[in-house]
Amino acid sequence: MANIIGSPERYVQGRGILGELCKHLQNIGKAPFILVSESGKGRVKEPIEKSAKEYNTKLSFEIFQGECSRNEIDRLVNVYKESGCDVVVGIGGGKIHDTAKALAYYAEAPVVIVPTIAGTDAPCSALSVIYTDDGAFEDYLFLPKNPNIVLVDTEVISSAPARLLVSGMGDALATYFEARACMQSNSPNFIGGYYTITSMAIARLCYDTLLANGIQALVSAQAKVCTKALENIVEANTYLSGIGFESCGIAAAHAIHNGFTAIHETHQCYHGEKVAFGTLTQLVLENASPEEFEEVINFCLDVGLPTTLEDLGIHEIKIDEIMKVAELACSPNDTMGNMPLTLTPEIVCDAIIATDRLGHYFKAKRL
Ligand SMILES: NC(=O)c1ccc[n+]([C@@H]2O[C@H](COP(=O)([O-])OP(=O)(O)OC[C@H]3O[C@@H](n4cnc5c(N)ncnc54)[C@H](O)[C@@H]3O)[C@@H](O)[C@H]2O)c1
Ligand SMILES: [Zn+2]
Repeated sequence: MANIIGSPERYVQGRGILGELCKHLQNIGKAPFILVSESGKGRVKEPIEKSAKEYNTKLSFEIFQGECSRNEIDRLVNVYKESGCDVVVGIGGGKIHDTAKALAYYAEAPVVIVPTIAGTDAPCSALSVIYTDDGAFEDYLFLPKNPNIVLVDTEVISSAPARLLVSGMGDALATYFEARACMQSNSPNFIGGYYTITSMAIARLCYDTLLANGIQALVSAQAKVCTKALENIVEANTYLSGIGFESCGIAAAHAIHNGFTAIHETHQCYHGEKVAFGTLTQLVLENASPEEFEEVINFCLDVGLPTTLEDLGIHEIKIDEIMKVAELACSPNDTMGNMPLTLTPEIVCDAIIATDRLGHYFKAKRL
């Protein structure tokens, strides 16, 4: 199997860059089909309309119905085909990114992704996560190509809720550790190959950027101001984590996240929040050095990522429920098998409980 790195054709990031959307569209389409939520439309309409005027571009807005489901994708393919548009533009959070990528694939159109939060590493990947209309995970849709352009306006993101930026940091926190596990176990990445030294360096840079800029980015987001630290975290959450996970692969942290989705109490948590706890559990499974574990858990505590089961909404720990999480995490179609260790649900269950205790221990040390 070859070493393969995937990436969007172009990644554009900057303050106020939304006002240049139509300039960046010039080479790929003249009539954008803009998929956006009702509230998102209110946030982005003005700069986009200004840019459309400047570049003589006809805009068509379509309101996203809320879930990246087969029904929603089919509905959008029909609307797109009737619209006379020639490029899909998805503006919003991870669910809109995934829907826009799937729509573009079925409609055989180019696609531009415009995140308005840096809450996941979904924008850059050649992957859509498909759900039922009710929001239950259905399957992964692997796409033949990454988006043509990912365009990120850091001013828009700095005025979004800080918790979503922190959640993005949780998703990005897993990237290096899961990449390292895949490298050690010789597991394939998402694009049918193995890591390259570039993708591994990107994964490491992702982690180093979180440590260097995470706290400053959090306070910037709380103050709704755009600083260099916040811009670096936006790039880490969106680009470094996106290339890192897709081109290196994922392992225990995301498998444990997927297990937690079966526990109703955790539904109040965002994707990256659960992934952060999964990362700590992965380190427990690996028996990582005390220095490394402390560095990661202190980062979580500094920025407010979950370190205990209580933080995930589980107030009463029931061993049979944690065992259910562990069993799901170890299912053959998930990525626990990418760990360089032989793991059983019993071992994973114990590691989750141990992570929770360590979370309490490190929290108590701060009092
Ligand atoms: N395809 C991939 O590679 C990949 C990777 C990671 C996650 N995912 C998927 O991403 C999805 C989760 O994404 P998410 O956490 O972004 O959820 P989401 O798309 O539901 O967005 C979260 C919330 O943020 C709101 N929002 C967006 N921009 C905002 C702004 N500027 N200000 C205020 N609110 C704003 C949205 O309206 C929504 O309520 C899941 O479906 C997950 O499976 C996909
Ligand atoms: Zn993730």
